Amino acid sequence: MATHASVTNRIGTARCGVTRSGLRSALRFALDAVLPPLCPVCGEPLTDADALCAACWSRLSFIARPYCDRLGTPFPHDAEATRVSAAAIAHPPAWDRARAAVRYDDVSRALVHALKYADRLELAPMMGRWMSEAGRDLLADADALVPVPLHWRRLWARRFNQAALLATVMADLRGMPVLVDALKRVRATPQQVGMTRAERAGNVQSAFRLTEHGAAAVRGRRVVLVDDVMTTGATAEACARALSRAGAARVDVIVFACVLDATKV
Ligand SMILES: O=C(O)c1cc(=O)[nH]c(=O)n1[C@@H]1O[C@H](COP(=O)(O)O)[C@@H](O)[C@H]1O
Repeated sequence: MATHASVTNRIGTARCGVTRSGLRSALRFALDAVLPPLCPVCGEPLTDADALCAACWSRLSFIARPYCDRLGTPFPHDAEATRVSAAAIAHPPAWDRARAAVRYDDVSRALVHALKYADRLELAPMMGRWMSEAGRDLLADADALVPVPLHWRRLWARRFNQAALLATVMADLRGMPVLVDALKRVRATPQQVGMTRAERAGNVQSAFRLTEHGAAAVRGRRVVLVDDVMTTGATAEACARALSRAGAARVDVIVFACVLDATKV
């Protein structure tokens, strides 16, 4: 099993393409001694090696059984015997099973935004570990992980793909391959924030394609699609369709956070 340090080093390598993680770790150590890292949610100084303070951790809403096997959305307590929700039966998703570590709320939103907009890459091992736990049954019988890709222009601006970082953490923990370049975002879709459900679906329609080597790598294999957030499911739906068309034997989905009232999106 990979240590926290080795996972962090791999993230540094994945992000920069060259191994500068040793120097970065030394600088980070020196900087932490002078300026202790802050909790990404409340902004209070962190007193130990954790990436999140205990108070904010306790406010996270982890998703636990019983939940819909297809959508990963929790059931009310009295629905223990039901396996698939009415929503999944009415509108079956293009994927087989989905799991989310936490409910998307103020706390998880702060984590997601700190990771992808504020370069808090040290959050990825913690978030990826929770995803790996949430998706334990999916990962147990999967062959490879496939991150949702960014368009090359956004990747160039951000310098890393948060979904690829999270997939790399899970892959290290489970000893599985990550097919980083299997899927390609062929249209530069605007950010989804503020869009309605229909707009989101239109926004990502035909936006994803398998690369040539990606298509060969997923054919006949059971893959797990990885993303940071699922809101309406439009992105996961478009990616799952592309993967299935390319011949993937099964497509499951693991996200860090799931919006549970997407009717309001
Ligand atoms: O980058 C985005 O488009 C984005 C911005 C944002 O504020 N929140 C957000 O969830 N997203 C992305 O939108 C996708 C989830 O939205 P749905 O496609 O509606 O499920 C994921 O790929 C997110 O990374």
